[in-house]
Amino acid sequence: MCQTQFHTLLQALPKCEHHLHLEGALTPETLFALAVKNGIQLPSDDPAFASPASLALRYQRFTSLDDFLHYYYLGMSVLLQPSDFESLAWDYFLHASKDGVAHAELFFDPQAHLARGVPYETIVSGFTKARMRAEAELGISSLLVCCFLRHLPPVEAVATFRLPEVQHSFTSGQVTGIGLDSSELEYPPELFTDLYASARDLGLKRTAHAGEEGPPSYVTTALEALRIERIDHGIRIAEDPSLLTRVADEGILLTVCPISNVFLRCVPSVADLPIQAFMRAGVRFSINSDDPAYFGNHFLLDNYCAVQTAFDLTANDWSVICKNSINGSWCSASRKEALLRGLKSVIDDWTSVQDP
Ligand SMILES: Nc1ncnc2[nH]cnc12
Ligand SMILES: [Zn+2]
Repeated sequence: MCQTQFHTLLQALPKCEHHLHLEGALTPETLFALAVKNGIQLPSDDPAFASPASLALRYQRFTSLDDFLHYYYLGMSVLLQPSDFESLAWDYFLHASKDGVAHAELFFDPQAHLARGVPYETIVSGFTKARMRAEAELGISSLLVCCFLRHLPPVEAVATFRLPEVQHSFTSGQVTGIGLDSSELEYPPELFTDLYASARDLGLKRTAHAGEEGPPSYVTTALEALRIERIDHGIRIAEDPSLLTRVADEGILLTVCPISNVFLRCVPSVADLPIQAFMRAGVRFSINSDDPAYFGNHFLLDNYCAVQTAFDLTANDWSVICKNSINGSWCSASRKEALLRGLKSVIDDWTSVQDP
């Protein structure tokens, strides 16, 4: 997918993933297997659900974010038991390990599971088991980020946030921060001002999807009304030079998802993403896979390779991208230092081989 030499470098870089929906790592094969195991009836009126292969084919022709979300919410209906959530996350970690991911900050959508009667503890205990195993066996550190669904009433987000078991997951440190996702255009960030004020009061990290399909003004209101620390996607800020400067000056990290943006028709190709405009303006960004099982099974390394192929970056560019990605992570200072040391050693080794 990218030049051989760079593939070796990109594989070796200690990568941080900040924008991965665990439910978006559910492959059609696992979806069908869990449907059988849990006795879940898949839609019989949609020919896409005839087989894992036909579902994978349907995923190749999403027409928009909302078209994808229709399948995403249907897909997650097969997740019921703690072991389902655990194996979903473990599958992700195996891909991540193969791709050289060192640290992952993982989204999940509790409201979509609570609505089906799945207890919050079922979700978090399953994910936590996989996270502990990934740390012990694969050396991957990770955090959980609880996302709220913007297509549901904001009062429901606040009510979910206030549930004792959700509060406990925050105060115990099992869950580090909150996010905002789902259908964007009709649901501007400021609808969730109260939710984000409560999260800030609790000392939680805060991010929100904005500027994926929605206009640059949604990024402005996410910054001002929600007082978020990161922006998920944010690609549309390139349409507003003053916002580009503001995001750069405030050191806000964008979690960019190149292959997702192509699959969901936000841009015609990866080459149409404003990566160079971001680099010129000093906007910090990380590269992420979003919902890899829905986007051609392209996990993190494929996204790095797609950016390399489209923009022909240098080793120095990658060093800057990875440094920003590490510094924009929500892990401990000591973990960041270890990741930065790892990055320096990969870049030094690579440079000495290229330029002995
Ligand atoms: N790309 C995306 N945008 C908004 N909500 C999502 N939920 C899962 N993936 C998403
Ligand atoms: Zn996302």
